[in-house]
Amino acid sequence: MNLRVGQGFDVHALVEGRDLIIGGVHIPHTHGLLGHSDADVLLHAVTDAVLGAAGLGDIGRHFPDTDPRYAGADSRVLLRAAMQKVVQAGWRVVNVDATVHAQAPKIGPHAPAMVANIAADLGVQATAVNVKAKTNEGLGYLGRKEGIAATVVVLLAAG
Ligand SMILES: Nc1ccn([C@@H]2O[C@H](COP(=O)(O)O)[C@@H](O)[C@H]2O)c(=O)n1
Ligand SMILES: C[C@@]1(CO)OP(=O)(O)OP(=O)(O)OC[C@H]1O
Repeated sequence: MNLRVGQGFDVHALVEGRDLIIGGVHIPHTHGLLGHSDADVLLHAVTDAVLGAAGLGDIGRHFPDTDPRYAGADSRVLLRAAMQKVVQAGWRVVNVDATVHAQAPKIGPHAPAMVANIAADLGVQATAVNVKAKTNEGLGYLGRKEGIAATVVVLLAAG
């Protein structure tokens, strides 16, 4: 079988006055993520992972943060557009495994909704997607709650 692995990483700053949207889920919180788009750190990492596995570059190449069309963009729309390019290139998703690196808030209760969103946008069953979370044990910029990061691996198969 023709297989390709991809990995994605993203980080956004936590600031007051922004909504917190992770994996397409609006999470009630004191702070939200800062970005040109809706700053959905998890979906950006998933987008980079699928684009990377297909050899199609990265999210910034396809959706530049200098383009006003993407100001405030729904990252689910960007992920679906990226996935269309991946499918056109002849690939389908086998599975996705993701980690959200957040000191707070708790991600676990929202993980099933994130899984459902990502699976729908990638065109796979929910069983093909896994979302985990870790604190940063209070260490560094993540531990100080200055930002939230996400890391993702994806496996693609031909056709
Ligand atoms: N933002 C987070 C962080 C962690 N979790 C859950 O807690 C478990 C323990 O995390 P540690 O960083 O202390 O190892 C982790 O396995 C997650 O289940 C979470 O839901 N949200
Ligand atoms: C999504 C895009 C485009 O609006 O902007 P941001 O929300 O700033 O996100 P980032 O992960 O920094 O880079 C990708 C950008 O091109």
